[in-house]
Amino acid sequence: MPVTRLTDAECDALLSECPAWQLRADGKAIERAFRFGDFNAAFGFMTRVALYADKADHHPEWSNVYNHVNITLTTHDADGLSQRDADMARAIESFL
Ligand SMILES: C[C@H](O)[C@H](O)[C@H]1CNC2=NC(N)=NC(=O)C2=N1
Repeated sequence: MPVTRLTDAECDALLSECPAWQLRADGKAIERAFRFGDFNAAFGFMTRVALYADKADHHPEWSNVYNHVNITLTTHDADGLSQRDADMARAIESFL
C-alpha cells in the first residue's frame, strides 16, 4: 500500500523537534544512537519500542550491543520517511 512521504518542511520540523536524530545521507531514513547504563536498561527500552512497533505495524531497523542501541526509522512502503516514522521517533523519545 503506497504511503505518502514527509515533505521537506515536515522532515525539518521533525528533526528540529527531535535533535538527537540524524537524517541519513540518502534522505530516506532517520537514525539515532542510544547508550544505557547496562544491558538490562537497553533491553527494557527495546521491549517498549517493540511493543510500540507491533501495535503500530511499523518496525525499526535496529541493533544492540550490550548497553548500546542503534535505531534507523524509514518507511519501506514509501521508500522514504513518512508520518509513521515521525510518530515513532516522538514515541521513542518519550520512552527515555
Ligand atoms: C504488511 C505490513 O503491514 C507492512 O509490511 C508494514 C510492516 N512494517 C513496516 N515497517 C516499516 N518500517 N516500514 C513499512 O513500510 C512497514 N510496512
